[in-house]
Amino acid sequence: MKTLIKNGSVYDSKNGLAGKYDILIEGKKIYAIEAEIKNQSYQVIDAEGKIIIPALIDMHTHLREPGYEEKETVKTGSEAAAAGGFSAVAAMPNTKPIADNPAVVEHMKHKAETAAVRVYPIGSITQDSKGEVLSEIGTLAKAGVKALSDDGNPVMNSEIMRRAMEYASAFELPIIDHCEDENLSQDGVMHEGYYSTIFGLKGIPAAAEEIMVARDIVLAEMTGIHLHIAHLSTEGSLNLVKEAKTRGVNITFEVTPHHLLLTDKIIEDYNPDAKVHPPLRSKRDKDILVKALKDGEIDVLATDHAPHTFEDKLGEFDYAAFGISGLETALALLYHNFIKTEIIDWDDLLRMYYYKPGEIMKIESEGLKAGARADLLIFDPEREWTVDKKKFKSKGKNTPFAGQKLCGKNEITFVGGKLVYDDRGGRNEILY
Ligand SMILES: NC(=O)N[C@@H](CC(=O)O)C(=O)O
Ligand SMILES: [Zn+2]
Ligand SMILES: [Zn+2]
Repeated sequence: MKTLIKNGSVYDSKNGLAGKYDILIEGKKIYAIEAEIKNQSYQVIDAEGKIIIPALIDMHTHLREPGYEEKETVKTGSEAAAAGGFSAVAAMPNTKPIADNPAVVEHMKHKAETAAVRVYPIGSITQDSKGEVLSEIGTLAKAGVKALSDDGNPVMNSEIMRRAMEYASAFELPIIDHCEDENLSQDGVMHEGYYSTIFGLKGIPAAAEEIMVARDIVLAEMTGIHLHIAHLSTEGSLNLVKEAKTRGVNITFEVTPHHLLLTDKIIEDYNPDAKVHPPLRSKRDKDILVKALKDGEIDVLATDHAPHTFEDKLGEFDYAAFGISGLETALALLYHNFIKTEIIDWDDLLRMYYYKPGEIMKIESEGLKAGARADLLIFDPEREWTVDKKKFKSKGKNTPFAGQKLCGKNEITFVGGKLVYDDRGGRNEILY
């Protein structure tokens, strides 16, 4: 069956698209994109007034399966991704057991076969992500991991990180680095600064992140690997990465929507849903990240979707789990705050949230063109809605954006030619 999407405003400058086009989908692929395609009894979707772009790729999600199915599963996480406008996500290895061996990776790949979006596994750098003994990186590479990371835990031992980089480079895998010096972060629960003092909470200094960014830049330079910094959150980290780039170090970094939008002040009501690693930083850090966004300096946007149960987040701020459930708010937050306000445009978004993640993980990301896989989203820029965690497909309802009024929402997601998410008229349906 062929589906014809008519009259949408299509953005994908890499494929020379900016303006009104009709898109014809046949099977898994885009069959044609033309100024006008006549309807020959195709199934028609009217996209008048809507935006059409390639569906996004989130290279930092936690799907929790196996082991923490009460927080999320590949099914629920992939449905959340489809609802959020993603066609693919990369799953971090901090499951139980940790994805430090091919069996766990194969399990993930098996689950992914029936998921709403494509799921790419990331293998752990060290066994059990303990930072002590390297995982069998060769066998993980063979099993098909797209990157290596001990995300959630830092690799504290520099010698181990050096060897990991050497192995990773032999298999051409990037290392995604959760930068945190545990001796500095200790049992901190929020950013260390004015507000941690006022609120009486233990702080995590910016230096805990920056020291590890600096160390791993040095090691990346020494080993020549591709280093990707996860959830970069401070001015100092940004400066270190920018300086390393000028020296030709093979380094990229990602920033999350929450670090671009929220600051440590929000902790004033002790909402555990705002507790996250790295912590929400100072206004200065946030403003500098937004400036980097505007100046085109950010390589990648990623959610760090970290779903937790209500119970994990219950109780005192000190004891709540770290993490924010982000897949279902990311695109709308970025549109509402940065595209609508003309800080970035749709092509900037695609660079950071589609092309670059595709390039880093070496996965299909051809964009919108005849013959390419039909992965696209239809976005309603006028639609006003309120973030309602009860409507999340994710099991993780832990969002600090609950109740926020936003303008603009993903309405339809196609993955491999299949309409997997349909929110026309607010139906919020997963179909696959
Ligand atoms: N970001 C978080 O606060 N939590 C992540 C781990 C991580 O990304 O470091 C998690 O797995 O819950
Ligand atoms: Zn992390
Ligand atoms: Zn993470």
